[in-house]
Amino acid sequence: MILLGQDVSRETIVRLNIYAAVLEKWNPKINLVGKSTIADIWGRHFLDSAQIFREIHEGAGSWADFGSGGGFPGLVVAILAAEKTPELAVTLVESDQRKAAFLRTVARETGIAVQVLDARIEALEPLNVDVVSARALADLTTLVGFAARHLKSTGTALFLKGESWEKELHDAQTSWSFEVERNTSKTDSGAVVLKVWNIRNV
Ligand SMILES: C[S@@+](CC[C@H](N)C(=O)[O-])C[C@H]1O[C@@H](n2cnc3c(N)ncnc32)[C@H](O)[C@@H]1O
Repeated sequence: MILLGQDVSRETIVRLNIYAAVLEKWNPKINLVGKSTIADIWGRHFLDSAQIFREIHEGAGSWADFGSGGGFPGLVVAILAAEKTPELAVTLVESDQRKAAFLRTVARETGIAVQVLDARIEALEPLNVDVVSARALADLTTLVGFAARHLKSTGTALFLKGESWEKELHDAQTSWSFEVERNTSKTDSGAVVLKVWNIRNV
């Protein structure tokens, strides 16, 4: 099956179907995603998350997703990585214990090896990873600060951002110096995937 231009195996589709079923079961209790989006888990969440997996650079060995919530984008990345780049180690950081328990449950039921850290990002020792990602977590200035602390010097951050991205980018550039590439989201024409690297204090 083709998932956003990527040919994925039947096993990956089976894993995503298990993920969708567990999400639907847990969502009324712990509000992992907006109720109105649950009918379109594939478009609003799986495809939105899968688009950033294509941005991974060759040789990347470690990826940390911040504020994963229901697992977006990090757990979808981990499921794709299990098939495409099994050497990639994925860490999900989620401070809410119940959401972290959900993430571990999906990982166990799909047979995916991910590390789930139920901690606040600010409290972690530097993770020193090749890639960080986040969706709907914080303003870009804060996210670039998290990336600066947890990325290797050669690393890349991938942030899914909504319509306020231009103002957020302008604001972030007053506190940080970095390279940036903007790509229109494949699932929402008003949103972007921001690729950020070479981060330094201004
Ligand atoms: C709005 S939700 C977004 C969840 C997911 N990334 C998505 O797009 O569906 C933000 C999540 O980040 C978590 N979070 C917020 N601040 C955090 C922090 N400082 N450290 C770790 N997790 C945090 C919250 O518990 C919540 O699950």
